[in-house]
Amino acid sequence: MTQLKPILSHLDPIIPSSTGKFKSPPPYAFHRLRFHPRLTLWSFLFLFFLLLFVICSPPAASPGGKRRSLQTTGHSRLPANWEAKARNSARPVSKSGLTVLVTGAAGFVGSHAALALKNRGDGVVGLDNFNTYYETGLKKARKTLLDRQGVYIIDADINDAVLLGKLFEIVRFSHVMHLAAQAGVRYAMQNPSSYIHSNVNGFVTLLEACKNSNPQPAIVWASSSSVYGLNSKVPFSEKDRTDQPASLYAATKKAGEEIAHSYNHIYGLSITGLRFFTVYGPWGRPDMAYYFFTKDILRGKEIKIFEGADHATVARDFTYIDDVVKGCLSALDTAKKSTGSGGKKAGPAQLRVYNLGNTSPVPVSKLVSILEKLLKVKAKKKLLPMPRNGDVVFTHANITLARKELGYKPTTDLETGLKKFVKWYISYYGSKKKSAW
Ligand SMILES: O=C(O)[C@H]1O[C@H](OP(=O)(O)OP(=O)(O)OC[C@H]2O[C@@H](n3ccc(=O)[nH]c3=O)[C@H](O)[C@@H]2O)[C@H](O)[C@@H](O)[C@H]1O
Repeated sequence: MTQLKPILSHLDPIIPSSTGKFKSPPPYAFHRLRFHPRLTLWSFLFLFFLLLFVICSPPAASPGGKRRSLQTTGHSRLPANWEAKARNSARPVSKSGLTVLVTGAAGFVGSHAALALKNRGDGVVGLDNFNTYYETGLKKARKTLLDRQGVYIIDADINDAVLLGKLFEIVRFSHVMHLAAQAGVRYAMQNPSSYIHSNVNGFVTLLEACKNSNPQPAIVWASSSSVYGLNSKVPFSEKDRTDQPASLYAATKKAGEEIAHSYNHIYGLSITGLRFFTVYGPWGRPDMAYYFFTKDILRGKEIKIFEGADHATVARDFTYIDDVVKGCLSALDTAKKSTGSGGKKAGPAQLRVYNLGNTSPVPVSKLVSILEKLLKVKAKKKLLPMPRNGDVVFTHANITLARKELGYKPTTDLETGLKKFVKWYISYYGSKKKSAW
């Protein structure tokens, strides 16, 4: 479509907008152009200079001699020096430091994880497509923060196989922290294909790049508590059934877990899936309830609180961002190496799944009363039966396995975590006079 545009605009003056309006040029004009001696001379001169210009121009596609140009594959938005920036950013401070690609680095969990890795001396390269699912200003602000700490974020999509191939060629990543995804349970009903695009196609494209790369990195990626779906056995254990997703979002995360299994089985990729439980905190996601409740309470706008059947309490195992990031880092640190190379498996590789929750579910009504207290504003609440939008009534993580194998130990209760969120929210929107999503 974009390629057609210039062609069509060029043709615009001669293509009639409606039939019957097109006027052919008079034939005599053509003759005049062809045989007038002065015009012929000017035409020759014009052609001569055009030829000279073409011969003398440097080849546009290869600034670095044998460097492969990415211009033709849609990467014109990348700066010319993106490769050098990626190489610099990837360099760990210490010799034992990891070299990590963080996808979704301008996102909520991605930006926190990238910073934590950088702060402890690992080399980090970010990747993010800065899509407009929620305010891009927030994503750009996170990018600025990371820039200041020396983490470079490549502005590209995980579906861009050519770029990923090139990136894995120039940086030997030891690990990939894959956090890029189409998030949100309810939005899946509005834009289902975006979930397939990012969470299925994008994941496969990334795994292909990992599998082809030499050495193959170990992968840690974000699955979701939503895979438990209609499972009613609580607390949710990794051994419980996950074949009843309640939303397309959940289905794509479950698909991701199965895709991970096949790449582990065929290619020897070391893969760890982390089932996050409603992660919240500063620099969070504006599409999540705690975030837009804060915005709406401050504006005096009514908020809707969902109830289960027969007024059953809806509750979530809200998990604070710092606890989740610690879980991510220990998953990276305990990940064994992939066994394959160049697309061939050499032996069995590690395949793991862990719950990263807080193990203390809190009713959504309690979340609201904590926010009211912190904001010192009474919320205008409306209780509603939970719409059929993919939501589940209750989540509760059993974290025995993560505690045992990752040393994962969440320490932040909801009130403490929300206090930090509210403080950040007021300083971010207050000082910059921005309006939240
Ligand atoms: O653990 C996950 O894997 C997922 O966590 C998050 O999903 P959820 O747990 O659904 O969080 P969130 O939307 O904040 O709703 C919180 C509560 O508020 C209730 N809720 C919501 C909206 C509303 O208007 N009223 C309301 O009561 C609602 O019914 C719910 O009980 C991530 O968004 C998702 O990307 C994924 O990571």
